[in-house]
Amino acid sequence: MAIAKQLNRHALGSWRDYLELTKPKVVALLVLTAWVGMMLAVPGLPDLTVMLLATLGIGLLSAAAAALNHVVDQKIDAKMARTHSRPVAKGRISSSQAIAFALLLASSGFAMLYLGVNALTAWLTLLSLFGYAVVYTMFLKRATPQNIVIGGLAGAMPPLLGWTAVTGELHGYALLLVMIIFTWTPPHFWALAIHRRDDYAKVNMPMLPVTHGIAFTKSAILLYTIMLFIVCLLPYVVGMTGLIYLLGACLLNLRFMQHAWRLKFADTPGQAMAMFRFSIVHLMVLFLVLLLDHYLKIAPIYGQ
Ligand code: HEM
Ligand SMILES: CC(C)=CCC/C(C)=C/CC/C(C)=C/COP(=O)(O)OP(=O)(O)O
Repeated sequence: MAIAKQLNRHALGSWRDYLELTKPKVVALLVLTAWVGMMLAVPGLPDLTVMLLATLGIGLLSAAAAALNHVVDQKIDAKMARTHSRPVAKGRISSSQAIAFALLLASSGFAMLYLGVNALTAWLTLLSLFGYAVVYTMFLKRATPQNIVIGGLAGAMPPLLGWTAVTGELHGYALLLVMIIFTWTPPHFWALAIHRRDDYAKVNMPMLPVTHGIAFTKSAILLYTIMLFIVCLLPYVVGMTGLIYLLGACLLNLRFMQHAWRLKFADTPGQAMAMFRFSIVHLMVLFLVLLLDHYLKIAPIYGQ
């Protein structure tokens, strides 16, 4: 019995490896941004069944996209220090097992969205999967240092997906939330890419610090944090959010810009990774503040 279990584990890989394939922490943050999209779309609480199915559907399709990324990137993952022990790169899960797993997640996620939420959300979420797993991972990532800028659109989609799940239609407010994540992605990723520059150079990935150097990347990061600050003001300017959001967004973005400033003008060995770690806190807290603002809304000072 014990031997059979052991063999089975070897043949199929362990549940931990399958969990790792789904990039669970990234998916958790993606789902949080989708929830905020759902809750901001209507004044009270959205229908709980729709919320549950949309959360599962968006989460499952994102997880499937992440698993496909592991398959496509297995050769470069095996060579980079940060990723060399990933399940497919190490051979603990075969490509066909990972693809079968991704197809299972994707088809069940799509079915939940299509049958239980609405067709618009189902197709847009599938398009995001395609954008990340195919357009970004297979082509853009290997083609241009603008890879993550363009590819970032797929990861920025969840608030819009949440919004359409609840309302069945697109809305300018949801696009503002997409713009926030879209502008946040370059400083998020390039801070890490500065730290991992040599890894990316080794596998010939044209990431910005490899193609344009570290000094140029630091300037780009600083400019993006300034743009992000401006984009984060838009929800307040158009009357979508109130003063709680304005205050939270200003504090978070000032801190993010301080990280970028330090990275550019007063760099220390741990600064790039400190900025990368803060980027995750920044986005998570920003979206929680959007929620708080929505439910305790203090009207914009100039009224609506
Ligand atoms: C094209 C867009 C993006 C790129 C290239 C990118 C890149 C990365 C990379 C390379 C890591 C791995 C860091 C490591 O292994 O130490 C990472 C971590 C992370 N990313 Fe992104 N990211 C993108 C978009 C996003 C989006 C849209 C979100 C969420 C809304 C997100 C959330 C996270 C989180 C939570 C982590 C930490 C994961 C962990 O600690 O295991 N990322 N990102
Ligand atoms: C359906 C939907 C919303 C899809 C979006 C899916 C998704 C997982 C987006 C996050 C983007 C991300 C983690 C990029 C890193 O890829 P990388 O290959 O540059 O990083 P790696 O080297 O760590 O794999």
